Formats: sequence, structure tokens, C-alpha cells
Amino acid sequence: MADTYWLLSVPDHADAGLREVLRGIPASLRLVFSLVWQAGPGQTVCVFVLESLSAILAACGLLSVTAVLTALLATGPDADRLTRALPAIVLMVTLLAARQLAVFGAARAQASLRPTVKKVAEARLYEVSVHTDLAAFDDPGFHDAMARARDRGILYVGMATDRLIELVGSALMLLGAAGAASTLHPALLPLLLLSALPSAWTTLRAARIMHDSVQRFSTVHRRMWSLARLLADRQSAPEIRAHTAQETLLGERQRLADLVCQEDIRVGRAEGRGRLVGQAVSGTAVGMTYLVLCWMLRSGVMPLAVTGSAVIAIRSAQSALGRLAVALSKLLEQGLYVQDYSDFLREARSRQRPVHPQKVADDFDRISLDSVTFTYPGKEHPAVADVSMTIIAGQVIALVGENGSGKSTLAKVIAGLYLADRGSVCWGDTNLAQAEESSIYQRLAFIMQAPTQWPFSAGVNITIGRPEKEDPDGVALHSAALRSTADEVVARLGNGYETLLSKEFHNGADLSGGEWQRFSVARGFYRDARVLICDEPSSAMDAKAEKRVFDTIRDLSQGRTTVLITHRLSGVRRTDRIFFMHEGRIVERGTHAELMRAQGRYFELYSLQANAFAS
Ligand SMILES: Nc1ncnc2c1ncn2[C@@H]1O[C@H](COP(=O)(O)OP(=O)(O)OP(=O)(O)O)[C@@H](O)[C@H]1O
Repeated sequence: MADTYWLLSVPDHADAGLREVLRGIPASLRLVFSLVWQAGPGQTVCVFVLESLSAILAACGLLSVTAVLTALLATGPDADRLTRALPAIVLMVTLLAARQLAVFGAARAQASLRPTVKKVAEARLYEVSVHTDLAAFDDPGFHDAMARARDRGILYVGMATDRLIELVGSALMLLGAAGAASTLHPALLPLLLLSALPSAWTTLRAARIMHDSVQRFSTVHRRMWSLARLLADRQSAPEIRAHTAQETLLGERQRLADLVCQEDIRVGRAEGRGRLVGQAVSGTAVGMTYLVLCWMLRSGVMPLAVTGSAVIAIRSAQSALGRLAVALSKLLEQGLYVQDYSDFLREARSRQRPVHPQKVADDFDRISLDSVTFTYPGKEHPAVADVSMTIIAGQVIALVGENGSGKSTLAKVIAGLYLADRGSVCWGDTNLAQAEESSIYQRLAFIMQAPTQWPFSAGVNITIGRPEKEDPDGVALHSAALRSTADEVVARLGNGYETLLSKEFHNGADLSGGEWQRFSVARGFYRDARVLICDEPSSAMDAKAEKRVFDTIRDLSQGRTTVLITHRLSGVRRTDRIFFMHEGRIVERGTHAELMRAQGRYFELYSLQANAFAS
């Protein structure tokens, strides 16, 4: 396999430097905070109040140590010193106990916040995705962005929540310790910084190394995940075996795993070297700090009790700064994925259609297309070019033509799923480009060429398009099943309409291609909409089922507009009008008799099929 052909899809931020990522951190923090707030305003306030309280109590605890030491180090008999120190000891213990309670409370609130944040982030992602314009789903860049946001972004949003709380908690602790230290003696503040900064620098340097590695390897990781998905996926399992593709896939995954492993070793070693240097510098700085403290003690600048408290304050500040640096470094790494998530939300929202107030009327009398052209994103040639046509309500029209001639695309344009780049599609007087989206889809039933196999029960597979429909005795459900011949499939299922149609779950049933198609047709019939589009509804069906479906389409045509796409030309003979497509254009139109008389492309294709049967 070629080494780098897939590296063409390096994510945008792969070229971003550390500074740019640092600049993006406030945006990530804002996003995480907004998710945290949405997940639970009460819990968020609780966490931050308790974290602040814990920092204040810790600072007070540090200051109370001086009082204890002063009493203990005073002159006089031991028993007297102990008695005098007792109130300060009680105060110190009370403060420490109260702090532990605050820490416990904050941890409890945080524990329930994190899963809720993940839930909210997931809901936001899927809400935005399902309302994105369909055309976005034809753009590989959009898929890439969605995969990054879904597979890693959500996970890291959850983790970044913890980091955000840690960051705030350790910053407050640091402030508290620094405040306590400077209250003890103003000279302690620079000493504290001197002793703590080297370890903070070491941690940030390690984060930078890790961040660079994550950036450079993000495409390799995505490639590995996509291969891992293929290796474990039910859909690809038969083909992997039948085409003996195991070695190719395993080999490619292994090659990437080796690259990742080598990189991880390199990063680990670089971090180790950095840590060694940092600890050496840090140790020297701490030594110098204690030397300065000794000098201050000896020269009488600082009493012994204050020096003791200062040592504890410096230790606390060091540990808070260390945790702050770790939280920040993790945020650097996790922020990258949070940005992926946030970028995707922004992009998906920008690809949603604008909201229009005008609704499609229920009683429109025709669908008219005027010079409609549609080109898929990234494609040079239009899939539908300069198409004009009118479909009168109550008619059944057929779109026919060779593979790739643009039938399915035109059907989706007629349905308003794709908006025309040029020209207009009107249902009655309403131009779909200016219509409220849901008012279009409420009046549409679309039997897809490759229908979705919903992992629900057989009944839900039929009613999913109109769950709100009142059908207490199941009359509509049974009628749709009967007309599509799905009833024959249901009769063979163990639990009838209650049978789960998914082999990936316990007690689930799997269906053949033709059986799935019967459910898809039943779904379209059950939806009972003003516009019915059937895109090759019977391509996998046996002849008997196909005949029943075509008859039903004809029977149901009263009061609705029906578009039928099929390669079985015997099924289009009885339609009201046939449109023959070639390279995105309508090149012939008329009734079956008219087109046969014209002896054009339709005649040629029809005769080919008819002769094949005759012979
Ligand atoms: N999602 C897509 N993104 C990019 N190009 C597409 C997409 N779907 C279809 N095309 C291209 O648009 C053209 C028309 O495809 P369309 O599916 O509309 O043809 P069709 O007439 O329905 O074909 P068939 O009879 O095989 O179903 C083809 O060249 C196809 O490759």
C-alpha cells in the first residue's frame, strides 16, 4: 500500500503552531464552560464555590500554623506552651477538616457534572448534524470534521471539564498559598516563584512535546481508527473474508501502530530528559530558597515560627503550581480535540439552511421545475443540467435512463433534499429554496434506493416516518405491510411486528435485501404523504412483490404526486408521463406510446428488455 496517499486529508490545525493552539485555548475553555453550565448551573456554581472555599480555608490553615508554632516555640514550661498552643491547634484542625469537607463536596459535584457534560455535548453534536443541509454530507471534509468531533471531540470535552475544574482549583490554591506567604513576609513571594517555576516550566515543555506529536500524528490515528472499525464491523466482515483482505488490513494497521509506537517512545524519552533537567533546576532553586530562608532566620529578619509556616506555604504553592501546570498542559492537548468539536459545530451550523417563514401549501396542484441545475460539491459537471418539467398533482411520472444519468439526484432536487444551484423547484406557488424546510418534508414520502436498515422492531421500521399517526388498531400499519408485501416477511418473523430487525443485538433478525426493501416501501406507503418518490423501490424484489408494489403506486396516486424511478421498464408503461434522462438532462418526454413511436433512446432500451424476455 502507498505510504501517504491518505495523508492528503491532514486536518486544518495540523500546521498550527503552539502559539496558535494557546490562542485557541480561551475559545475551548469558553465552549467547555458553556457546556458545563448547560449541563448543570447549580452543580457548576457548587463546584466553583466549594473550590474557592477550599482555597480560602487552606490559606487560613497555613496562617494558623504560625500561631501554633509561635505558641509552641515560646519560652516557658512544656505544659504551659502546649496549653497556650491548644486553641490555635484546634483552629488549625477545624480549618483543615472544613477544607477536606469542601474538597469532598466539590469532588461529588464534579463527579456528576462530567457525565452530564458529555451527554449535553453529544446531544448538541447530533442535533446540529441532523439539521445540516444534506449537501454537506457529500463533502468529505465535512465527514472528516464530523468524525473527529464525534469520535474524539466528545470524549475530550468530558475530560476537559475535569481539567477546567482542576485549573480553577489549583489557581485558587496557588493564590491562597501565595497570599498566605506574602502575609507572612513580602520577600516570600519571589522566593515562592523561584522555587516553583522550574517544575512548571518542565511540565509545560512536556506538554509542548506531546502537543506537537498529537498534531503530527492526528491523521495517522484517524487512519488507524478507521481501519480498526473496518476490522470489527459487521458490514465489512463478509467481504474481508471473501476477498481474504485480512492480511492487507492487519498489515496496514500494524504498520501504523509501529509508527505510533516509535513516536510514543520518542515522546516519552524527550519528556524524561526534560523532567530530569527541570528537576535539577527545580532542586537547585528549592535549595536556594531554603538558603535564603536560613539567612533570614539567622539575621533575625524572620522569626522561627514564621519560617516554619513559610516552608509549608512554599510546599503548598509548589504543589498547586505543579497541578496548575499539569492541568494546563492537558488542556493544551485536549483543547485540540475540543477545538475540533467546536469547529464542527460552527461549520455544521453554517451549513444549515436559513429559516424561512413561508410554508408549502397542502393543496398544491403541481410541481414545476424551471431550468434546474445541480452540481455535487467538488464535482466539475452537474448531475442535473437545465431540467424543466411539470408534474400535475394526481399523476404518476417516471424518471428513466442509464446508470449515472441523474435520476436519483433529480428526485432529491424535486423533493427539496438538495436545493438547485440554478433555476427553481416550486410546489404549487412555493419555491422550495424559500420554504420552511419541515413544511416540505412533512408532505414527502421518499422510498430510497438504498434504504436504511433501522435497528428497531419490524413495526417501527414501518411507522418510523409517522410515529405521531393515530393508528390504535394497526389498520394503517397492516395496510402498508400488505400493499408492500412486508406482511409476508412479518409472518415469518418469530415475534411478528415486535421482532427486532438487527442481527447485532440479542434476538435480532436479519433480512434479505429484497425483504428489507419491502419494509422500505411499507414505510413510504404508511407515511401517506402528498408527494411520493419511489427510487427503484423494487430492484431487489421478486416479480410477484414487484407487481403488487407497482399496482399500489398506481392505486395510491389519487390526490398525490408520484415520481417513480426504475430500470424495469415494464413497470413504467402505465405511468402518466415518462422522462428519459441522459447525462443529467431530460432528452425525451411523453407517454409510453409516444416515446415508443418516437423510436429514440427509450424505445431502444424498452425493446432491449422486451426482446430479452421474448427470446
Ligand atoms: N453524493 C454524490 N456525490 C457526488 N457525486 C454523486 C453523488 N451521488 C451521485 N453522484 C454522481 O452524480 C451522477 C448522477 O448520479 P445519480 O445517482 O443521480 O444517477 P442515477 O441516474 O440515479 O443512477 P443509477 O441508475 O445508477 O441509480 C453520477 O455521475 C454520480 O456519480
